[in-house]
Amino acid sequence: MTAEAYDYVIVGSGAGGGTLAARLAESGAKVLLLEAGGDPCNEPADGLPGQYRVPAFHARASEHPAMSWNFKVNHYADPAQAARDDKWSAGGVLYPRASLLGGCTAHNAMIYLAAHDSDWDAIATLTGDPSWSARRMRRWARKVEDCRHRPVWRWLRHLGLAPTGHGWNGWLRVERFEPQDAWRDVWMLWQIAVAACAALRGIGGGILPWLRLALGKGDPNDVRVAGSEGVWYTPISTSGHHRTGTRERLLDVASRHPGCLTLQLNALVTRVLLDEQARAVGVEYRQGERLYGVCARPSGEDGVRRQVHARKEVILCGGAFNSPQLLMLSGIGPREQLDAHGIRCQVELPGVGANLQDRYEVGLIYRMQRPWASLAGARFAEGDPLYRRWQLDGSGLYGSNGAALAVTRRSTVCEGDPDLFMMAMLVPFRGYYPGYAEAVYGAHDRLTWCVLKGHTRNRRGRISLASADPQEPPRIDFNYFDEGGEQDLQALVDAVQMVRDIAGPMQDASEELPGGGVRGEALKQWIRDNAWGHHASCTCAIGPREQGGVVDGNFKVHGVSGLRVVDASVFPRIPGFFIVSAIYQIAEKAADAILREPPRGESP
Ligand SMILES: Cc1cc2nc3c(=O)[nH]c(=O)nc-3n(C[C@H](O)[C@H](O)[C@H](O)COP(=O)(O)OP(=O)(O)OC[C@H]3O[C@@H](n4cnc5c(N)ncnc54)[C@H](O)[C@@H]3O)c2cc1C
Repeated sequence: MTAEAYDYVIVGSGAGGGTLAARLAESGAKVLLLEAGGDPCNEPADGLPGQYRVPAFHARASEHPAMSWNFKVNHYADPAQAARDDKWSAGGVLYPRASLLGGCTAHNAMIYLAAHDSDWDAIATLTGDPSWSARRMRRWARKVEDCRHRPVWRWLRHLGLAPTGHGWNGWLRVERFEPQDAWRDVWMLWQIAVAACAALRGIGGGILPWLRLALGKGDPNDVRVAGSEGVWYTPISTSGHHRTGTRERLLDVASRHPGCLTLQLNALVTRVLLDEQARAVGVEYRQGERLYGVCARPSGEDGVRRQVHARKEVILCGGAFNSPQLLMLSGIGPREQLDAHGIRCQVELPGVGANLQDRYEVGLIYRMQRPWASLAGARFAEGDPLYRRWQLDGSGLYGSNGAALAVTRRSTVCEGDPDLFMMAMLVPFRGYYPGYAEAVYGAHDRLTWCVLKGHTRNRRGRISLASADPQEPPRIDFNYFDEGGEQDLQALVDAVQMVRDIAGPMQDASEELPGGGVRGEALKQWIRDNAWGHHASCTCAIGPREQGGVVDGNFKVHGVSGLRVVDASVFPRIPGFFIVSAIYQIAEKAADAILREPPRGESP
């Protein structure tokens, strides 16, 4: 065990861990952040730093070998059904994750969309803790957000006018892309306007959707209109149209509070150290580059074994696949699984790894009658004309993540908030498979309507140990459509029809995927065969232990003291349409809960 002592040892620097570590260190605590990946983003090699910084290059970022953990996952238990997906190959379907300073915030598509109020209120009901209510959770959202896409309201706040609910002084800049160049592509703007009008007409309700659009100006996070059916732009976390996330936050705090925040990179944590009273006293880790088996370029080495002590707490923020794996490797989890791998069960907690959830996504791809003029010359690489434009002041299409328009709707089986998110992108995209970024950037005459099914009903997914070797990934089974499958399939069928209604009036947009003739049962089968997700969550869920919960409403792992989980895995149900803003929010809440904790030995 190293002689150095830290108050908190945090594992993982992504949306959860980065946010939490920065806030604790800013408050004067001594924090050690252990991150399995490095910080390759500023090294000018292999397309970096461009692939990291330029918003439009995010697909390349997600395949960059210096950043990628390429998990293979099972969508279905039935191998025949699994193999019907042409994204499937031996071992499963690619599920990209990032392993570097910043975690998945370093390669994601940066979309910053608030969760639904009902997501928070449900946790308040589950825990009986009103601090989880949507109204009270807004405080944490405001600590995160520095909203730059509502300039008028940004200014009016100085006069005490703040009806939009945005945060203006947080650490994460949120912008919308500046479409100056897009005005040159009148045809594209016309297509988008036609689609927006068709979408608004499809919502029904007469002029109501138009009024909401006028009031909220298309901002999906404006609390006056958020959570309704409508047509939106997609706010993204960029600073001056450069990607920003927990990496920037951590580097900033580490430079301002060098004695408080220590960033230990290339450190793969292998287990939590528990004493005989089931108290977390530290962690064991292996120091070395690319030690984990799903690294794009694994080193094949074992690394140097080290231990570090935590004076107060250990907090796991490894994400929905790795936090449950780490708990199980530490002897906390379902007894039969631990026994099967020869791991001594220290705390029996059957919920660890269960309840894995995700969205279902499908992509409808249209071939346009001509290439998008605004993409002329785009190679999606440093040095091309659009890159030079972006370099000047961040403007032009490279300042965007490619999303031109978003629509939210309720399906016919919706039980509350809108459950469908449909996003038009100026590139072809049909999910993740090795080399998918080349396909995304290779065609300039496609439009994809990417559909995300929110509030999916399936909780039958599971993470389980494949091996007791901490350098090997766990087994990941989503068991798509096993629970509530018919309803979720119907919702996706509704979404496909809605997209067809929206795209119908567009000029010469011909449906390439799935193809206009695919309807009824064939369409359902196509959805089964093609659906994917990328918001894995809920594998260490908040909730009572006897109901499968792993952590309590203060993120404390049941049955262990000094140990919390703060990342995508703690949600009991997958929130909203996009998850990262909700993770930032819970991490701010967790920091508050941790700092309020009375010193050891004192009762609250
Ligand atoms: C391609 C892609 C695009 C996405 N786009 C969006 C989007 O636009 N909007 C949105 O809301 N969401 C998006 N997401 C999802 C979102 O980014 C993630 O859900 C979110 O970042 C998860 O946060 P987290 O804190 O749970 O984990 P992560 O951000 O994954 O961070 C976990 C970190 O922990 C580290 N780690 C794991 N295990 C260990 C260990 N044993 N030892 C040390 N370190 C460890 C990892 O290296 C990683 O850095 C996207 C995801 C992908 C894959």
